[in-house]
Amino acid sequence: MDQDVKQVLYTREQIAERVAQIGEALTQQYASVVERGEQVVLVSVLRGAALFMADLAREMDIPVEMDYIAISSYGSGAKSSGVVRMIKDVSSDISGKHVIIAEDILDSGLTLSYLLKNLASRGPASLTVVTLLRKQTRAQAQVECAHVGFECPDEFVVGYGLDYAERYRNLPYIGILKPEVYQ
Ligand SMILES: O=P(O)(O)OC[C@H]1O[C@H](OP(=O)(O)OP(=O)(O)O)[C@H](O)[C@@H]1O
Ligand SMILES: Nc1nc2[nH]cnc2c(=O)[nH]1
Repeated sequence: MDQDVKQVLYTREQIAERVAQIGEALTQQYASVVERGEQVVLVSVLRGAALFMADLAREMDIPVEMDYIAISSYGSGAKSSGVVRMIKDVSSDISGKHVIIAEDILDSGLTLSYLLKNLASRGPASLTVVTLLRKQTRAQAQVECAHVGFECPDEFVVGYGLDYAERYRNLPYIGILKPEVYQ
């Protein structure tokens, strides 16, 4: 798989360090909520963010529920179809809980703005977005994030959960895919 990557953007070590920092910040941020006996739920946006949430949860020193939602707008290509579809809903009731959405990448913002609207309608105590990567240049929908791992260049990236046509998700680093692979 390495031969299809034009440039490594974030190494395994850099990702681990940043995820640990975000986990620590979230631990502090939600400490009082947990002390009050309220529930915190991490919601991962499948499939890309599964790896990020698994690592993030282990860097958080507070009890958290883990849940999963599946959304798709990219199909098997490198461009958003513009149509966001929910494929799988969360398994538990989120009303009254503090929801932290863990996303792998914020690109056009279509996925997260759809998700925020959808989850907000269920009455969570709070709703926060944490994204590992953010591409700012192409943002179409404004989405506020509590934490951003890395500001990412406007290139198609793969690895650490991010795929192209279901490949490359298991690369331990994040890199720019060679355009000839998807053009
Ligand atoms: O800000 P946007 O332009 O909406 O893009 C971000 C979304 O695109 C990718 O999902 P994808 O639809 O490829 O599904 P996947 O997570 O299963 O790979 C990624 O995992 C984000 O969820
Ligand atoms: N794999 C991958 N999925 C995306 N979804 C939105 N932007 C990207 C990207 O750069 N890479």
